[in-house]
Amino acid sequence: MKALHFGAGNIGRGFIGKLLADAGIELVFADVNQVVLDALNARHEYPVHVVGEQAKVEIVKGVSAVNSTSDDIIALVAEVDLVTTAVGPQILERIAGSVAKGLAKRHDEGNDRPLNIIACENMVRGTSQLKQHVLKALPEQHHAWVEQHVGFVDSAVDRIVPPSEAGSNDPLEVTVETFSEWIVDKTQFKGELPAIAGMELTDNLMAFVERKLFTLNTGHAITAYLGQLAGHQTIRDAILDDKIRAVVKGAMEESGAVLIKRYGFDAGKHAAYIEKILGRFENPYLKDDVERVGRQPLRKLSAGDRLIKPTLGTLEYQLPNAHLVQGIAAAMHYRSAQDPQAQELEALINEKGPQATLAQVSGLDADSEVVAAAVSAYNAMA
Ligand SMILES: NC(=O)C1=CN([C@@H]2O[C@H](COP(=O)(O)OP(=O)(O)OC[C@H]3O[C@@H](n4cnc5c(N)ncnc54)[C@H](O)[C@@H]3O)[C@@H](O)[C@H]2O)C=CC1
Ligand SMILES: O=P(O)(O)OC[C@H]1O[C@](O)(CO)[C@@H](O)[C@@H]1O
Repeated sequence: MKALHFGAGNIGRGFIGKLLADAGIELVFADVNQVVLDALNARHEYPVHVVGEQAKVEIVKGVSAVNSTSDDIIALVAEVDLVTTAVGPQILERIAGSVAKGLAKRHDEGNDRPLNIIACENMVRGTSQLKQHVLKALPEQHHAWVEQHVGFVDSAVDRIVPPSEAGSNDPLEVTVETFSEWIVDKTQFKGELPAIAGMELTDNLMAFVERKLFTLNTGHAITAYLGQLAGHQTIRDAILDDKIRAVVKGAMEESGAVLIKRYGFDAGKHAAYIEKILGRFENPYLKDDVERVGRQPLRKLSAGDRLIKPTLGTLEYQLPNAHLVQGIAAAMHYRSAQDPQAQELEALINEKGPQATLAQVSGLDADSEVVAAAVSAYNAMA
């Protein structure tokens, strides 16, 4: 089996690429970072530091790399059995053009072997969104063939992989937590279901996607935003701050109440899931900056993402949301010199004020109670 993985970054090298290579799959990374590409092609292996009580270094072997903007991609998409991505939601549209060209070539060459494509991003049904971008770029005459031979498989991906410590000179080295979970929608595959250790198949993906995104990511983002406001540099320092922990836990519980209503999760098991996540945020072996976890606040404040979507759920089921609202307010205070979205958010607030900005970014009604509550929390935090 051969796979092409877009994005040789933290989750690409530290989780999905590692898991594929460990399963004996011939793996080619596609990226735009020339330093990483050159190092992968010079060494064909890299170290993954798995940190926890029993730390170990595992070497991922037999990998190579191509530039994602080169025509190599087209030939690879025409040839491989699996395409995966971990590039960030905003990049999916950019890679869709060459994926479409590769699919057209595959069709033209008569390669009817099933191909499955799995986006591993923090998004609800990210692969389905990638599919729309690909179909838009693909000439009509290939659409029916693609529907028949190409599986666009949605997934949920969970492993905390911050950038490696600044002390390391190795551009390939990556540090990961022990925990990992990759869940894919088995109803969307073409051909035989793959048996890859570490890839779990489900026919109930939405429950897993929302459980992960609206618990771990909701809590993580609020830890980051409140952490930055309180002057903490890392997620660990922030979550060890009792005041922040109470809001984060409260927000995960509020979001959890929505998930329990919607998906019928067992309340006791969900409470244990939240406790386990709080422990993962505290991980003493990972240095995870609040600035990484808070990155791209406009995306994180959008209607379908980790802050607003659970809040909309509380409104739907008439459940409490005071802690989620605190999280939304803290997100509006997020600042980062490295992050264009943080600057755009700040400029919007300066120009239009917090009420109109929140309504615009989140899609919430500017005159709603929830926006009023968030604005009042925002002003109190200032
Ligand atoms: N790091 C983590 O702990 C987790 C991240 N995720 C998700 O995984 C995705 C990737 O996140 P990270 O690995 O943290 O980011 P990252 O920034 O470390 O990696 C992204 C990689 O994509 C590459 N890239 C950018 N444009 C590209 C293009 N046009 N073609 C190919 N590669 C391109 C970048 O050079 C970089 O190597 C995001 O959607 C994130 O939300 C999900 C779960 C965990
Ligand atoms: O990768 P994003 O969507 O910017 O968000 C950062 C989040 O993703 C993760 O890196 C992995 O789920 C978390 O550590 C964090 O909640």
